[in-house]
Amino acid sequence: MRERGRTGRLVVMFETRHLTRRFGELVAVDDVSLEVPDGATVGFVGGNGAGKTTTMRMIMGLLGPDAGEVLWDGAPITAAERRRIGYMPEERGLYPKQRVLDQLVYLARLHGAGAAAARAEAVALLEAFGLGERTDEKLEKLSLGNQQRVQVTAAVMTEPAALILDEPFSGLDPEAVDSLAEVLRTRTAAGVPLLFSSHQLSLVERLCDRLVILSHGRVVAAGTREELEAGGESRHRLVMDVDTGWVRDLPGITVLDVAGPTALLTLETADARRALLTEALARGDVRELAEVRPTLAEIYREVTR
Ligand SMILES: Nc1ncnc2c1ncn2[C@@H]1O[C@H](COP(=O)(O)OP(=O)(O)OP(=O)(O)O)[C@@H](O)[C@H]1O
Repeated sequence: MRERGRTGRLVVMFETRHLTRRFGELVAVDDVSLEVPDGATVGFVGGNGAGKTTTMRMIMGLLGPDAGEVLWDGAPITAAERRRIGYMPEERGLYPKQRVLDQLVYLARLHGAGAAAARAEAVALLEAFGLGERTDEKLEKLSLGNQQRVQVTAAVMTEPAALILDEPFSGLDPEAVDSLAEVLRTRTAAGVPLLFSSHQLSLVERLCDRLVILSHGRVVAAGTREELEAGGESRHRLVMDVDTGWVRDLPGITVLDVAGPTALLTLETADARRALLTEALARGDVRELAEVRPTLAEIYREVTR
């Protein structure tokens, strides 16, 4: 393990290599290799049933792989290392009948925290999540979104060495999303690697340094946003003062969409760009001809189709 970061804490990286898991005939996770570097925020995305939860369960050792392995700082992960991971499972799993603060303190103490420190940390986090007034209520009395805030609090407490969160943002209102994003940022800034799954692509785009896109159990794209964009098609938008339907007749161009004066297209060669511009200038006023960044949703659709 390496020593890094201003806090001087030990920080590590985890990864999966060729993880595979079958359920009967179904290959739920198929040769998945992914890396979560120190301090990185990695978004794990994919449609329903793509295999995200199954992969996370294997990382946590709750499910055995049929093949492949989980490494922690380059060596097979141990049970002790897994215990240092802050994990938020899909099935959640706090006690509905126990009071919010009591159970957070109880869980923190299982992780070796002292009672007073655990209480102070839990109170501070609950306040950050807007639950400062609800600490003595039973969990089941809280709305689902507020229960979710407590679940997240449990995962991020007691200085986890890494965070693996299964859809931590689902069901949170925008304010809670911002509070959670801020808490997670403080953890990753201290070097803690974070892997979280989400269906909210705009959120993933906002928070993540890197992405892993899963489809039918396989990694179909992975890397930084820039790397994913580089692997995709370059798009251009043309905006004129006249109808742009004529772009369909130009060679070297694939038209993705035409809506009156606006056309979205891909240019196959540099010549095509010149030809497009010449033709456009001959036909009217060119208000814009610019390369456009694909949204994460577009990249996602492209690699999972
Ligand atoms: N214990 C199990 N027994 C049988 N099949 C399972 C089991 N757990 C998961 N599966 C199947 O494995 C596939 C992957 O499921 P998984 O829950 O990992 O996907 P996911 O990407 O987390 O989906 P979602 O976004 O819907 O939560 C699905 O087809 C699911 O039905």
